[in-house]
Amino acid sequence: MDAFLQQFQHLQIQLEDITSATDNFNDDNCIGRGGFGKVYKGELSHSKGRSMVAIKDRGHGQGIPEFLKEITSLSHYSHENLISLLGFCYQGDKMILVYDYASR
Ligand SMILES: Nc1ncnc2c1ncn2[C@@H]1O[C@H](COP(=O)(O)OP(=O)(O)OP(=O)(O)O)[C@@H](O)[C@H]1O
Repeated sequence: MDAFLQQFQHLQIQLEDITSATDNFNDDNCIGRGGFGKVYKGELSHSKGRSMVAIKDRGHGQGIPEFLKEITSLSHYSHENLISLLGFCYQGDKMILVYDYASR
């Protein structure tokens, strides 16, 4: 796990940044619910600058292997039709994925 986190260090986002971007996971910032937990909207700084992002709180619904797999596979792709993964947070018992915010 340490080796993994080191390899993807550039994608790591601090939990306190996510907490402040979502106003401590306030329901007012919740924009949807996926198969594994709530999705929040917020603005934060990440590997590509500062922008509006979609924050997926994986909670305990998803296993660690699936979480890591999502990071390894998505971080390899960058395509205009694919929403990019901007970062992740694996701190304490939190497993959070951060994507480009897609407005519709
Ligand atoms: N990148 C995004 N930008 C804006 N809104 C998003 C984004 N990703 C997800 N959402 C919102 O959150 C809702 C749930 O997202 P989604 O179904 O992708 O969650 P998930 O947990 O990844 O689901 P899955 O079970 O398919 O993995 C979506 O319907 C959408 O409203």
